[in-house]
Amino acid sequence: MSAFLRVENLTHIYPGKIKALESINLEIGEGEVVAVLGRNGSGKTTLVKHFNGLLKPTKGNVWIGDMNAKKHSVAKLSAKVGYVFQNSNHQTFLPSVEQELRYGCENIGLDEETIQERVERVTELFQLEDILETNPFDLNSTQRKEVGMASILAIEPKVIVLDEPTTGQDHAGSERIKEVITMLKEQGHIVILVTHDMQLVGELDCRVVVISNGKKLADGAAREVFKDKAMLKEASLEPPQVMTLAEQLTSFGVNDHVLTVEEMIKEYKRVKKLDINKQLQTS
Ligand SMILES: Nc1ncnc2c1ncn2[C@@H]1O[C@H](COP(=O)(O)OP(=O)(O)OP(=O)(O)O)[C@@H](O)[C@H]1O
Repeated sequence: MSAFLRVENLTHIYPGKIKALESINLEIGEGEVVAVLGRNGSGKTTLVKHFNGLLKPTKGNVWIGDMNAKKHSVAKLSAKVGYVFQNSNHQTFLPSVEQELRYGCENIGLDEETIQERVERVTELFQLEDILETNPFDLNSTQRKEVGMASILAIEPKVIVLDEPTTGQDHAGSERIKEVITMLKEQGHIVILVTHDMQLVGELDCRVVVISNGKKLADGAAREVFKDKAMLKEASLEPPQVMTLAEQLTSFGVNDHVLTVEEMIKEYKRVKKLDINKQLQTS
């Protein structure tokens, strides 16, 4: 069976002959979390905007299930692909949180009972009970981002694109976003992140796609891709700091297959134990 999201030879040229993407091929299956990485202006946003039809290919095709994104409107595609903008102000425009949460569901023509069920579910998920009557513009940036995300999740799209989800989030907000991404993965959704947050990518331990000058430079598990120093340099990317730390400590017996702080602590304890055992044997 072919992957749910397929990008075939995608090229995008903006007016003024700006070639933002060149011959990109990509297949993403159900339950995959994929981080799209690259320096500013590399083409990440241009790529993901093709997934819900915000941009149409200059050449090539994007398939969402059996729908060719070129041939369908954003309204039609939004039932399958939800796009959570980096700046929540671009997404929230109604006078109350509850109206925001209902909006997408109403747009795709769901009946009242289903709308209420879904609004309740996302309200609980993001703990929005106390702010349902509040105007989104009176919320802090963490809450506003969560409302933006909740309103998209209420539509229950198969694919969810998160543009810089942790930017402007406090610690609790970032943790909740990570939990929600993990939950969505378990439910079989496809989550696509555009991000510069390498710690998040490390903690999600996900697949990464690296874009540089509109071309796909790498595609694979974060743990493997982040070891390719020449590629990272070409893309102007740095791996998660903890990975660099582990690499610097390999001469002390630390395994450089570390991606998160938790893994680093485990590795430290393992090396320390080995060291103590060695001391005991020689004493
Ligand atoms: N509407 C537009 N018209 C013309 N050129 C554009 C337009 N949008 C983006 N570009 C150009 O296309 C290229 C890719 O831009 P894009 O926004 O996709 O990059 P990005 O990797 O998402 O960058 P960032 O990390 O800064 O968001 C850049 O050269 C950019 O200047």
